[in-house]
Amino acid sequence: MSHLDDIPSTPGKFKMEKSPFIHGRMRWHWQSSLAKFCFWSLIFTGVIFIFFFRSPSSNPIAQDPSRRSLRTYNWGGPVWEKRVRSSARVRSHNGFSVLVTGAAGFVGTHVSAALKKRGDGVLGLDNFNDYYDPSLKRARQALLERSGVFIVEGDINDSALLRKLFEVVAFTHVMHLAAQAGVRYAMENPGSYVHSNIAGFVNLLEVCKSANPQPAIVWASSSSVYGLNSKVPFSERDRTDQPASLYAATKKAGEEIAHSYNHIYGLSLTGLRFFTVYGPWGRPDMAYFFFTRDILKGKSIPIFKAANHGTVARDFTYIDDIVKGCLAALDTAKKSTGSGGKKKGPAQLRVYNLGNTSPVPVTELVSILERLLKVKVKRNFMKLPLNGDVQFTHANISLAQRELGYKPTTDLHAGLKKFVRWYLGFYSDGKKAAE
Ligand SMILES: O=C(O)[C@H]1O[C@H](OP(=O)(O)OP(=O)(O)OC[C@H]2O[C@@H](n3ccc(=O)[nH]c3=O)[C@H](O)[C@@H]2O)[C@H](O)[C@@H](O)[C@@H]1O
Repeated sequence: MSHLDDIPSTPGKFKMEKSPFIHGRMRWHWQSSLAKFCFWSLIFTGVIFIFFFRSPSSNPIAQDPSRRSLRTYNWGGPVWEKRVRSSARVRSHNGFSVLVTGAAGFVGTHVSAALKKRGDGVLGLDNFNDYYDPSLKRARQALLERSGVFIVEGDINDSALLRKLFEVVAFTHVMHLAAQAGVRYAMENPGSYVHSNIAGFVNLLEVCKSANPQPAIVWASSSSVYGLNSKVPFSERDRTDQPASLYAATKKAGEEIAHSYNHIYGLSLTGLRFFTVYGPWGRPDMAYFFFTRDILKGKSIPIFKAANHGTVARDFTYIDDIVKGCLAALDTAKKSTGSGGKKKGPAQLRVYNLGNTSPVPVTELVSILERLLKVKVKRNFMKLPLNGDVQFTHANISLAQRELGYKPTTDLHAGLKKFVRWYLGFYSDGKKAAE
């Protein structure tokens, strides 16, 4: 009940009127004050309403995108709890119960679907922010819903929500994929990287360390942590103390934060350094995705070239290979050793490269798309901007091969073929168009 419900609609009906102690004149004065109070309360409430809900430009959360996930979400109640429980219910012998953060994201959707398919219980969590077209996230959500995965709408910074989820379900694992992604956007909106990749991660770890039992956590780091490292291929033993972007710095910070929570609380933690993941249901902010959109629109394609005409290349890794790596990391994760916020013994702490181990120049990426889309591309070569991009990535995957049995099998041509088929199907009906 709102506090407005306590105020009678007609001041004359107010009980105090019957009091023998109130003189008529005083009563009139009191009633008129009450009427004024009601009047100004209504005006005030109206102004507040317009300020916060009707005018996007004056809403501080809408104005500051780093805080957009602080909007309130509806969660809780018996029906909601039932959906949470049912989605997280394990349906196979010795299956896991996994909380997947960022489940409406690109990698999150694929990993959730794969876990569900093999009988694990999966509960998604996502804040559905508008970093890129939220309707694509909604479409992924609909896809997961059809396979029985419920995505709770909420933010990893919401401790009350996270605690509630752990109260309802004793998750054995957390697959933490919620993050502010994208290398170049960090110069536009640095706060969103700190909010999601640092504050949000710490908040999640705080709840995990206090949970009983503590889950094992596998989470998404990034190839960008290698930054200015020039030793190739990048090995987990190489230095990662020269990030070239704030995005990379927040992912590197995540790795250090993981170390401290492992050390203090006995949380089992595995960081996966993804190398430029691509494929169907991908992210529209990534080059292969918006190149496809723009080639089809006949726009020219900006291709970055390094100084001295050096090649810019990426170790593009297909989503299905990444999913296999994620599942293998969950399968080989040892249990956390702490309970109730106290460490009981040393716990597992791992970091793996998940790449394709065959870098491809961006010029070649464009040529493959040109052939697949059958559209002549207008190329616009430009200098690699100083916005966090590195010239080259190349994963050494021998550690993941040895310990996770990770073995990528899809080359860029085969993977892009699948992506283009999906893209043309998804955006074919004329109603949806990639923005
Ligand atoms: O693997 C990683 O660590 C990172 O991979 C990608 O980052 P990036 O490799 O920069 O992927 P894209 O933004 O898709 O760029 C791919 C390549 O295209 C180039 N590019 C990008 C944009 C453009 O307009 N022109 C252009 O030539 C970039 O320099 C880069 O070499 C993701 O966006 C990050 O979230 C992720 O962490």
